Amino acid sequence: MTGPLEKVSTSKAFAGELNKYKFKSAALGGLDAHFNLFLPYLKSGQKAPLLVYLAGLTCTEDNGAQKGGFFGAASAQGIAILFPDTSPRGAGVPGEEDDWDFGTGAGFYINATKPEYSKHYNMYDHITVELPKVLEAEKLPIDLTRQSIFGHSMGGHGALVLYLSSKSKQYRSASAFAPITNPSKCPWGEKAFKGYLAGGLQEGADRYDATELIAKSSDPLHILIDYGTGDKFYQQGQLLPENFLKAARAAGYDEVQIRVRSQPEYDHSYYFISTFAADHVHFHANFLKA
Ligand SMILES: N[C@@H](CCC(=O)N[C@@H](CSC=O)C(=O)NCC(=O)O)C(=O)O
Repeated sequence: MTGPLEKVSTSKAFAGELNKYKFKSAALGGLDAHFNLFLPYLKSGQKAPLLVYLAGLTCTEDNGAQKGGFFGAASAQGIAILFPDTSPRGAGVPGEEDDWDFGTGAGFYINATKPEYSKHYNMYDHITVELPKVLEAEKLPIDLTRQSIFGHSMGGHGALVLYLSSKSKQYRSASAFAPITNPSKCPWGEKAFKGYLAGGLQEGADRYDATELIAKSSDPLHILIDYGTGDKFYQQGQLLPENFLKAARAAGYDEVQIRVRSQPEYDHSYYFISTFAADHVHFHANFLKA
């Protein structure tokens, strides 16, 4: 059972505050889960729409909050931002601490189906089901009927996949910085899908690959992607944005519904993310405040 929420810290930022919380997570097999929540100051009785930020490999709930540069635009727009962690912590699965791109810090936003991982590695349910319930139970001034999602790298993959696969159309829009867009065709994704999923690469391609999902989609969509041409992981073939764009155009999506921008010389870092941070918050504001 999900445990009570405990506030760990609070810091004023722009016209709002960033609160860090922890609780015992049922989705993550009873382990402690941490998250950060940025809440803009609101008028009495007002509720903020929610933008969920998913971070990349090796990150925690702190990377995006500390280095993303999202709070100025979010407070001006009256948007709350939720920063979950990137994996369970302390599951005790042999080998989970051995690699930086698998196990701890690399949950890939999927529900694991291999027996050794399936008790704890359920980041998909943690983000889409458990965290909204926790926010609702706490009676925070957030309007959960208005949610959008964005992320970076592994978190960009998570944002696209959660947006495209969520049955209840939970999110109004998705955006991503340097996302892994075709994980069943790149080394990071292949390692994750083979490692976490009983059905291996095929299960990953069917359920958690944005390029495969967009190819089958006919719903109206609102997606923005930025990647840098100086990004070493793009150059190494980990991100494959061209595959996603090709599949999107073949499925009939135009530039207005799905925009993929190649940004000259930017790398994979938070310097790149913070450069386009306000752009992404404003993109989501169009749908969250509609
Ligand atoms: N340790 C790795 C580099 C890890 C890295 O660059 N992680 C990125 C996300 S990569 C895709 O998901 C990141 O966000 N790092 C945290 C940060 O604050 O920059 C290596 O040795 O190359």
